[in-house]
Amino acid sequence: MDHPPRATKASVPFWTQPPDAIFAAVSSGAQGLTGSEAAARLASIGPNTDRPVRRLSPVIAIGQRFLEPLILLLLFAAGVSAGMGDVASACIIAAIIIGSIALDAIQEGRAARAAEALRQSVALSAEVRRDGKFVSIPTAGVVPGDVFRVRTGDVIPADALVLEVASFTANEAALTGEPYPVEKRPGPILSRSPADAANALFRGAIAQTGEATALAVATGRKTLFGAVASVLAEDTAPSPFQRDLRALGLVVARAAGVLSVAVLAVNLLFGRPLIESLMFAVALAVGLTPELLPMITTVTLSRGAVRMARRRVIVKRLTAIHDLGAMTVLCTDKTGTLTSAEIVLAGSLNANGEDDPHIATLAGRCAELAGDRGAMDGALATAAPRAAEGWTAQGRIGFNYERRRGSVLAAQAGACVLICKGAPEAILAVCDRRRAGTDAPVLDDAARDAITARLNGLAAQGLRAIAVATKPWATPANALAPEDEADLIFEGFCTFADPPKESAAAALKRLAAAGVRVNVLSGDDPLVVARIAGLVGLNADAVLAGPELEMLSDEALAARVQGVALYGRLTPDQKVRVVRALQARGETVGFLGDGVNDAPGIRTADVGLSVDGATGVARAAADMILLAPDLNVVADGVAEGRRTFANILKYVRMGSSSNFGNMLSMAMASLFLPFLPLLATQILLNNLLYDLSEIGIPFDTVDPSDLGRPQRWSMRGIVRYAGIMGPLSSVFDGITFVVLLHGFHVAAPEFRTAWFEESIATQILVVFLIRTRGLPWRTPPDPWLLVSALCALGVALVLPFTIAGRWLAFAVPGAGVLLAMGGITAGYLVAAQLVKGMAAGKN
Ligand SMILES: Nc1ncnc2c1ncn2[C@@H]1O[C@H](COP(=O)(O)OP(=O)(O)OP(=O)(O)O)[C@@H](O)[C@H]1O
Ligand SMILES: [Mg+2]
Repeated sequence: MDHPPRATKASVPFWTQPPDAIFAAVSSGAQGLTGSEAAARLASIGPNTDRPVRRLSPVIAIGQRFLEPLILLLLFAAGVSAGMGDVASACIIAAIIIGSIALDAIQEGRAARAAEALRQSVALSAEVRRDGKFVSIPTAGVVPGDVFRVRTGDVIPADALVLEVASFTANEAALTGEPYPVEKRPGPILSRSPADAANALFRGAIAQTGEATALAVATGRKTLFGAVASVLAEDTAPSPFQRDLRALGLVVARAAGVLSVAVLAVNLLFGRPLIESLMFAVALAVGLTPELLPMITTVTLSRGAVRMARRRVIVKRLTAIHDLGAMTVLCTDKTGTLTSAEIVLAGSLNANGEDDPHIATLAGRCAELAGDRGAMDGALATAAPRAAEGWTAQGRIGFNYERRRGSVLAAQAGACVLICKGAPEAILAVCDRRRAGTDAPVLDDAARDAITARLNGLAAQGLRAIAVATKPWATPANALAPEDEADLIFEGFCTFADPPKESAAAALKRLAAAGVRVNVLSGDDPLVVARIAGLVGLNADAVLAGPELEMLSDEALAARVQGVALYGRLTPDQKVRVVRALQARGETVGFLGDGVNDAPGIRTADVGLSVDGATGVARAAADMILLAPDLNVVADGVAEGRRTFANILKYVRMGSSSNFGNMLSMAMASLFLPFLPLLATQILLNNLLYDLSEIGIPFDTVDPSDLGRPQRWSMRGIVRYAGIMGPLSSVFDGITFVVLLHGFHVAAPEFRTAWFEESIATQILVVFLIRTRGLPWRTPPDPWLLVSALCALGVALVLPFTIAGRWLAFAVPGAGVLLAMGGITAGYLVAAQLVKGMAAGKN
């Protein structure tokens, strides 16, 4: 039977065991699993994820809602009504409960499913051998016993035993703390320390160079390091925006609770009937709590995600939509965004600067034997396809972005040579001679200066360069160490053309117009960066280079970043420092990149962006994936993000001001009215209709001015808004009370009906003012919003005149009363229009 892993006993690390024992333990072989075996294992062991995925059945999801405190309170109220013989009230309360829950469930469920499907579409994938063939599957589907293959830039999907390698190194820095890429190869290991486990791969590490095939031994939470520190760790910390919304919800809910209790006390003090007062207090608590707010934001964000997908932006973390809209600085990598990334070899120059194809051959041999798979390596492989024929690698030091160079010990027919390639200054730093035919004279200062001058000339033309150096290797194959990269012979350069994309300049203009500054954070030569940036219209006056940046303290850097838009020769860590410095200046920072060297920056930024074809690490770190590597897509995404956020803001503004206003009004009413201002059922109905009226908001259009600059969440802004708009609505409620009681001398049922109408009309109609900064008719609302708002209003207005109205204890108000209510509503709307600008502030 198929009951595999628990591959190893915890006390015996798998890498110390013989391969056969491991194959037996995971009941698999070098051929991997069949599709059906894998499916069975997946079902019994669970997905290769860190948290068990809980997919609630709709029944349970709805069931859970019934357990929310407010709903429980309402159910209790319905029970009390029924017990008292007031069957009508009980039925109405029940209907309202069911209505609200259904509305919630349907909206939330559909939107969340759509957003989740999109997220899945960009999930990390792994190449596993199933039924004898390598296929690409979502990483979550990898099971113990699978044989998988990883290449440069991939995230390792499971703890695994190495079966085969081609120049493979892995970056385990986040897991073991080992800063250099570690070489992996099959073979026995005795040490129990994972840091020495050269025959094992660990989930969450990064494939740095080459290619490896390995047998998955443990997946998901059974892995050694889990995802804690690795790129797989999901960012579950709430964004400031979510945190504030939750805090806001809590504050309002508490205030509503306190108010309800106070109102109950007052009512009882005034000798009003107990049950009715109790029900009123409960309904008040329900009505005043912005219980829909969390749901609404998720729904709006999910809808936003769906719309962004149409613009080729796939959202992995929903709240990043807000962060994208709030972004003030976009940091981007150069290659692939500003340039096309279709890099071709432009020249092959020897140490004297003469054309010499041998340099490209050396570089190509080094790339091939080292397992480098970068864009420039691809160009070398195309230009010198047979460079490594007949050569084998006796040792290697994997390329990494801190050192910017990598080496192989290349052997042919017993003779050995060390070949080192990398960024020119990184290579020149370890050269002391230069190639001149068969000689290797000393690399003196004059020669260095000449080489540097040549290099600068190439860079000024926008040509990227890598340098190649060699060293004869006499002692056969003792292990190669970083110290061996010394006393090298400088061989020459390979240059690459990587011209800017045609669309880049226009896209940069769009971003600038939208209030987003673009900074280029590159590992490339500052001169190349300046040249490309100049071509696409960025300010190319100043480039801050990595070595100079290294000298600056965090504070000094924070002062510098304001005036600099271009960075060259940055290491991955320095990219992170620049992001942090910008954040310290109060900027909301986006980071767009595709390489292993961009992943830390992507992770640190407020909104991390990557592209579809990027390395696994970069994609894993990103909050959003662009389906096309184009800054225009970013600009589209920014607009969509701002629109989504503006619509959420409409809800929050509507909700917070109307709830706050209603609280004041209810407090006032309880103190000064001789009867309950509304019956419990009427409050609940009011609440339900109001919620219904807002259904169209996620679809709504947005003021151009809201799209034209970064939109950032501000809790203070919300409090200010509620603090002005809330009391304003209470003033008009107060006028309503006075007019009804002292002008028309109405009785309780008619009073309640009239106030119900006034209250719902003001609450619903004000959305048409809140949704825009200027005059409401200047930017017409989306038809959906118009329909949802007017339908809800229509129902509310007609209800008292129907049979249902009698059930709800409404009375038909007189024409004079109706006219007065209409007048008060109109007055309120005019007043709201006049003060809304002040309430919104600059924000
Ligand atoms: N495969 C490689 N072989 C040799 N040198 C390399 C290789 N990849 C990168 N380098 C060197 O390291 C430097 C930094 O790498 P790279 O330019 O890819 O960084 P980056 O920040 O991604 O740059 P970009 O902004 O152009 O994408 C390069 O300019 C080059 O000199
Ligand atoms: Mg890059």
